[in-house]
Amino acid sequence: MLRIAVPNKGSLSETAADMLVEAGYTGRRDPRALSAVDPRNDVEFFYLRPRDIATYVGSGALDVGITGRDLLLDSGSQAAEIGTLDFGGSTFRFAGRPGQFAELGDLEGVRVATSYPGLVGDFLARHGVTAALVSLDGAVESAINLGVADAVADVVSTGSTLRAQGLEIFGPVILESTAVLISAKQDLAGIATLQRRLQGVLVARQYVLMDYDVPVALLDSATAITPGLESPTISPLQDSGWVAVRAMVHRSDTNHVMDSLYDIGARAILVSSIHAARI
Ligand SMILES: Nc1ncnc2c1ncn2[C@@H]1O[C@H](COP(=O)(O)OP(=O)(O)OP(=O)(O)O)[C@@H](O)[C@H]1O
Ligand SMILES: O=P(O)(O)OC[C@H]1O[C@H](OP(=O)(O)OP(=O)(O)O)[C@H](O)[C@@H]1O
Ligand SMILES: [Mg+2]
Repeated sequence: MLRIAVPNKGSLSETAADMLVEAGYTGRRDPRALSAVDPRNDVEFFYLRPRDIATYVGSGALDVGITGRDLLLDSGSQAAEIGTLDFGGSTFRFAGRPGQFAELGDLEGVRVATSYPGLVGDFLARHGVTAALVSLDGAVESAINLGVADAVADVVSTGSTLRAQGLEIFGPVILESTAVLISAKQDLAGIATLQRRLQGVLVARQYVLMDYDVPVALLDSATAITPGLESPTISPLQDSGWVAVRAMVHRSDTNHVMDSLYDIGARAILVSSIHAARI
């Protein structure tokens, strides 16, 4: 039975649980349960703090897990990233009082507050900067105004928390993070199935199916607009001067693609959602 670690709280938990349900797994019924068995899929889920998931998976106690790339790197765990999941995106940055810091080197000898001391310590060491890390559990942006640090290093999403504290980003991007699938085991049968299923959920979320009719003479121009993932499906119509085309299109491009197809002479352009996919 594949043992899967899932975030039980925080920014990643809801989307991770939704994706697993979309991928055909039965989640926990009791929202406070710490684990749940899904016998039909031969998996057991363990609901853990996202910060701890890398530790459990890295030790081999659990086979695979969903967590943030920043949390994985911060933990120093042996687990490796085996896929990205296209949610929980964030950027990890330094910030300070406006005008006080311009570049990374300005952090030499100052106090830097963070709740990711492993990640930030490695980054500073790699760049030859020695700073005094102040390790906090959260609400790191308060550390400067409360006088326990000179700069902070934290997750930035919209930037509104930093702005509210009157702080400004400076220096290089420490990390671009996203939710990832992690494991320390290779070739475990169930992992490939889980990966394919999650990949299918991502495809179903990211793509739509587009169907349209086009005169045969315009087929090449039309398929250049909708090349599909591998190649579009072309079907004959009763009127031999026309064909029907079906192709997958990136959801965010839907209306532009429909406009372009209509402009070159395609008609009866229909768009449908993909319920599930195995690519
Ligand atoms: N706006 C955000 N705030 C915090 N974390 C975010 C945000 N957007 C994405 N993330 C990602 O979520 C993960 C952090 O999740 P985690 O549950 O540890 O913290 P949290 O969302 O801050 O929850 P809490 O503060 O309640 O513990 C990281 O991988 C981080 O990059
Ligand atoms: O750029 P923003 O959109 O403002 O988001 C980033 C903020 O959100 C997170 O805090 P969270 O609410 O999780 O509190 P925490 O600091 O206690 O973890 C993160 O630690 C930043 O403080
Ligand atoms: Mg937080």
